[in-house]
Amino acid sequence: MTLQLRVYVPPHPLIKHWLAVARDAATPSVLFRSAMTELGRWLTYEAAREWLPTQEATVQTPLDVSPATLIDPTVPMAVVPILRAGLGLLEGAQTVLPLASIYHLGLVRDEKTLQPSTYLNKLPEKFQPQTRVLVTDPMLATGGSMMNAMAELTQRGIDPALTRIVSVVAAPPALQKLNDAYPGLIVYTATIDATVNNQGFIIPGLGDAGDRIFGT
Ligand SMILES: O=P(O)(O)OC[C@H]1O[C@H](OP(=O)(O)OP(=O)(O)O)[C@H](O)[C@@H]1O
Ligand SMILES: O=c1cc[nH]c(=O)[nH]1
Ligand SMILES: [Mg+2]
Repeated sequence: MTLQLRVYVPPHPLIKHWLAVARDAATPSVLFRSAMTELGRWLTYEAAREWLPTQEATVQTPLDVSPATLIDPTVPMAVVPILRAGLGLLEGAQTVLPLASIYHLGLVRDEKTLQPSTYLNKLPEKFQPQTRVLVTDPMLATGGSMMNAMAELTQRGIDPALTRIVSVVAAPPALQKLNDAYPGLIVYTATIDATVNNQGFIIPGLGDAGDRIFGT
């Protein structure tokens, strides 16, 4: 069996609604931030399915003993927001994963070459091998930034099969690169858009996510 990148676009009305709000050029920053928070929340909820480690137990109810399934607290969980725009998804992701450790990674693309460079890296030197990692970045355009993030994670011991990417708008060039390099990886996104233009913007997309979140 050859592994392939799996890309899930959950058919959920809340995800569709907040994507439409985020796409609208007339949406002001304050509402755009709410849209990102909600998308972070619901896409993380979807991504947590079959990813959060659980353990079986029994609990004493007021009336009897019942079998129970609990989140396994011994498996480390990490969220890696790709600054700046990935911060927009973080608050919603944290409501679903309140105990996850947050490791910030600051990347910015050169406007001309579209090559990303790192200006902040709070990743630990080594992750424990079983660590579940959720990477947040609303835009997967040329894929340069996410490929950079995945290289930083895997060289620190992260297993791509235990990693989930949460994005909002994913474009074919990014998905192709991730598929070629990390075939076991799973992406959750609100939409897959048609193309990336010569300036590196996703079409139709939602514009510059970082600028719209922070009003710059
Ligand atoms: O797939 P790529 O072609 O690498 O593009 C995607 C990246 O571009 C944007 O970041 P940007 O460099 O604009 O930084 P920002 O988040 O601070 O605005 C976006 O938030 C992604 O990180
Ligand atoms: O369309 C795009 C592409 C990359 N980054 C953005 O913020 N928007
Ligand atoms: Mg930007």
